[in-house]
Amino acid sequence: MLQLQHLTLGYADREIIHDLSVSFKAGEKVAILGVSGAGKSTLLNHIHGQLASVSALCAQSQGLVESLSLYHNIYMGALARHNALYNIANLITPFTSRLAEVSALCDALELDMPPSQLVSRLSGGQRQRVAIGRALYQQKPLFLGDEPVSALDPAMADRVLELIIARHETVIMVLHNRAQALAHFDRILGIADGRLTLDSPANKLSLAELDEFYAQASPDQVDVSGYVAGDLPSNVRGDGA
Ligand SMILES: Nc1ncnc2c1ncn2[C@@H]1O[C@H](COP(=O)(O)OP(=O)(O)OP(=O)(O)O)[C@@H](O)[C@H]1O
Repeated sequence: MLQLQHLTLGYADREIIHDLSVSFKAGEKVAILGVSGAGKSTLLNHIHGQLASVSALCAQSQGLVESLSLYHNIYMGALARHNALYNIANLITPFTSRLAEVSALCDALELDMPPSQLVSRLSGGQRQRVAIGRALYQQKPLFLGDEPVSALDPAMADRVLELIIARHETVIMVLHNRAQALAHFDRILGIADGRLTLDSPANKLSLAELDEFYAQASPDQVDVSGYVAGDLPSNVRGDGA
């Protein structure tokens, strides 16, 4: 599907991704892990640029329109499937069939409010699900996600990840939660300082090995993602212990 050879990416005169080679096959479910600033989003955006016509990108920035409803924000995923006149008419008065499709998507994403609700009134986790809904509504074979479930509680994040994976042939997703990566994905890539330092089937990795990957990538940082509460080191438990 995509082969990247000796890829170098950066901004202005600063190189972020260094001589990175990796390939992706159709059908894979790939999680990309790495400490903050490692270059994951830079790589994901490049992949989107290469595969724009077949992919739906759910970016960290979301790009939702605050003054529009949940319905209209999700419908934007389908703008390219219809002509301008149709889209304008639907903006003014939603078509029943499109409203039914978006409502079903909202149900699947556990967005239990009317589709007419303004996005400006939604919580962080609700906004993330609207952004995911817009990407799902594009109905593309490849889902590219940049921490799309980071604001959801763990159980809901698991259900939403299952939904995303069930509706796409291929998924490439940046995540910080190692447990979610192991549970839902079949291949895990690790990026450290702009280099690919881990590329393994998920079933060959343990949570402890992923913790070690994070520790090596940034020995000075303590990242709690992937730990269960009782496992947290005392210095990050936040209970004064
Ligand atoms: N538009 C930009 N212009 C200049 N530098 C940028 C830009 N976007 C990102 N960077 C820099 O590139 C580096 C990698 O950023 P990137 O967003 O790819 O990291 P990341 O691994 O996705 O981080 P995080 O987990 O925090 O989202 C960072 O040092 C960041 O400051």
